[in-house]
Amino acid sequence: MCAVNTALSVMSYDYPTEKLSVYVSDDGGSKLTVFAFMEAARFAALWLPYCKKNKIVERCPEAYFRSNLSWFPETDQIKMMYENMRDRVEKAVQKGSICHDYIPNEGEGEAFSRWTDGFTPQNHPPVIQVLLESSKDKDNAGHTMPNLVYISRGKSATLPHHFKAGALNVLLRVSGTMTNAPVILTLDADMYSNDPQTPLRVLCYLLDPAMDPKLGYIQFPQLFHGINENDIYGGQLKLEFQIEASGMDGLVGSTYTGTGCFFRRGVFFGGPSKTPELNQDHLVNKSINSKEVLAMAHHVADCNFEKQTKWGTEIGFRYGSLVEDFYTGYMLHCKGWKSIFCNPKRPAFLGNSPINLHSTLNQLMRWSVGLLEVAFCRYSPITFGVKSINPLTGLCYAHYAFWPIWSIPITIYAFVPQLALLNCASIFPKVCPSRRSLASQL
Ligand SMILES: O=c1ccn([C@@H]2O[C@H](COP(=O)(O)OP(=O)(O)O[C@H]3O[C@H](CO)[C@@H](O)[C@H](O)[C@H]3O)[C@@H](O)[C@H]2O)c(=O)[nH]1
Ligand SMILES: [Mn+2]
Repeated sequence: MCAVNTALSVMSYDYPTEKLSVYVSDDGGSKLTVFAFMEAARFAALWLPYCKKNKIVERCPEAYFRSNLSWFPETDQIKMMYENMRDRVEKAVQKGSICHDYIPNEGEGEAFSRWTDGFTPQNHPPVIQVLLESSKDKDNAGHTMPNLVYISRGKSATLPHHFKAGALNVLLRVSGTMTNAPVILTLDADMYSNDPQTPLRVLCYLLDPAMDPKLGYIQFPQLFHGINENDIYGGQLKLEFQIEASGMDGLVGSTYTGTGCFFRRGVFFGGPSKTPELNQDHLVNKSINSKEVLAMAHHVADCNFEKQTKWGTEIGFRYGSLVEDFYTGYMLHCKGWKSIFCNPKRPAFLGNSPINLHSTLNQLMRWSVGLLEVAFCRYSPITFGVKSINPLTGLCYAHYAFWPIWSIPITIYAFVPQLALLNCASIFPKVCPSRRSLASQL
């Protein structure tokens, strides 16, 4: 349901819906996810006009119904519809299968036939399902709906999938064949839009003629909800996501932090693309549900597509680090692109952060390995970055990349005092009497 809320919150952006397309990537390759998004597509027909008519700012349904919501004549009905949808999805997840009564038409039922017997999350052909098509589907008030497309990229147990970077590159290619919009937002499934005006804010930067044409992306801070007010455990990661990002903004711009970031599509195509359909300027004028477009989309989402191409090295999101966001932003800066850190008063996005020790340790471990992969690769910020971007930004990137090394002095510092105490040893040099009197005088 978290991903459904993410999608609904951006589908209801204050932006012409015929120009808006939401692509959902499901690396788990589950029919339950398709089912959840079919339900979301139906609910969107009610939710979008409700939000727009009543000028609702909180457009993530879960957050809206949880808050002290403003009441309108149709609120109770919408709330009931939302809860019914949530129950159906949660029941299906609990049971692990979808009840036939929940599938209203044959077309939808047919989508599930792609899950054949040999289909596993690690080994399956690509599945792309258009759930809403802007040129055909209308909401309950008769307005156009945005496109909503489900994608589960092809996977093979014998080929590397490159984790999230691999998934993002498939999204980049499939959206290229279907709609090819010049601006792309990447948003994690555990975050949602908290401000429907965000795309307009971004366009102010991108369309400003006075702006540097090298502006490649606009990063919003990662802010989390559900953290106690004073954040006594530092769960907001304020230093990394807000303070340091503002500092780097004074140089060539903030790092890319994986979510809540709007890119110009062009930044991912540093070199000429091999497939003409993926050329960033190509205009798609066929229906996204047409045979040709779907065939091309399936082709570019196949696990064999990237063989012998520059995907992940020179084009698209970069492979080679578990922190693909940090590495991709860094390589874009090395190529000469600039970025902007935009931190509006009302948070543009809100997300979940790990709330127990196990998931925190898991995340820190993943980040540490990923950062060290960048620190010691051939494009290390300390050697390559300081030359390619500028010395100061290179050092900023080095500060992040070598950050896991802090674990060594911190571990020593955590144990030495106790060991010293147990062994009656002093960890500080003895102060001789003359110096002590000097110290006391000082
Ligand atoms: O093989 C994978 C692994 C992850 N994801 C997606 O990646 C997103 C982020 O994963 P999450 O588990 O939320 O990781 P976090 O540690 O919270 O993510 C932070 O760190 C990641 C690595 O640096 C960044 O990509 C994220 O944007 C950033 O929020 C999720 O939406 C996942 O669905 C994939 O699609 N495929
Ligand atoms: Mn996350």
